[in-house]
Amino acid sequence: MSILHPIIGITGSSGAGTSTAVLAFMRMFAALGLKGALVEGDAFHAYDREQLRRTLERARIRGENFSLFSPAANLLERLEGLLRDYGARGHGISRHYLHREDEAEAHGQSAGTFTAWERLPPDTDLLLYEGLHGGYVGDEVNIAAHMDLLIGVTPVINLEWIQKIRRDAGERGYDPQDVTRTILRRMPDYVNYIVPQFSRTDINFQRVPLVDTSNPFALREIPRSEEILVVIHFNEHSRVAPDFELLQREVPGAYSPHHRTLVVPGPQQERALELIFKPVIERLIARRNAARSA
Ligand SMILES: Nc1ncnc2c1ncn2[C@@H]1O[C@H](COP(=O)(O)OP(=O)(O)OP(=O)(O)O)[C@@H](O)[C@H]1O
Ligand SMILES: O=C(CO)[C@H](O)[C@H](O)COP(=O)(O)O
Repeated sequence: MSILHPIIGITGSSGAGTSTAVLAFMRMFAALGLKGALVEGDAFHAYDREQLRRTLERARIRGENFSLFSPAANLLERLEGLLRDYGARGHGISRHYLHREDEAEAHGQSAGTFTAWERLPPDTDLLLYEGLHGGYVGDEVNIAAHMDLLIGVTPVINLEWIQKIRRDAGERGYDPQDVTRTILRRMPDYVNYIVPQFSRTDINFQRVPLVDTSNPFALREIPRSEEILVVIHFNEHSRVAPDFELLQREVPGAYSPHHRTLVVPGPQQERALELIFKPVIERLIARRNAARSA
């Protein structure tokens, strides 16, 4: 945690929608005149796509379970070092993982490889982390401890799988059967390492479809936002104190079925995000400004 250089984390599984949530945060930063440094969790995978393929094959032969959800498959100490550096001095070193052919081509590289490590842009107001391990806590590493605000993006799992299969097949060149096998292989690590993070977040966003998704492996279309409700839950230790009255007044169709939970219709998700997070971001920046001028 850092008063001078605040850090916001968005954590969620593969295909959950963390990259999509980043876009909403970037729009909020722009509206508030703030410059954010984006750090992608995928940059801290320990293996590129080819190395991972070979590592998975070795694990299969040995009868071991292995996946990118595991802390062992990621450079989490290096990620923690970056968060520590940013919190102390407002800079740090990261890179990008090039998932798609078009983004890889733009770098003159192959898809499934990393760019070189490089410094984050200078003079940013805050850091936004997006990835698999924003709320991870282990014996050696504590990523969650560096977050001034931690958000979980966790659609109900059928929807998450539909999103992942569609995205991986549509944008990353995978066969849907292979994506299904990846989902199955990752399941123990999903339960052990991804799910516990949602108890450490300040707020979780859980999109719930209102249409039939009972066989996500046969469905290829993501339900439309009109066919979705968003369950926004403030964990007991949340650093964000929600004003449920204001939210219900300002967000059409919002209601509160539980004293820590707000439900909003899918099309109102961004409106709810703005009402909840803009004041939080403003407070982080006001606190930073006060510390700077003290
Ligand atoms: N709120 C949303 N409404 C509609 N579609 C969404 C939403 N969030 C995510 N999706 C869709 O789900 C797919 C996966 O989303 P996204 O790329 O944001 O996931 P991710 O969590 O960043 O995954 P990864 O970490 O594997 O890159 C995308 O096709 C995206 O368009
Ligand atoms: O877990 C993931 C994202 O968080 C991806 O599956 C991981 O980054 C590997 O990507 P690709 O399949 O494009 O090589």
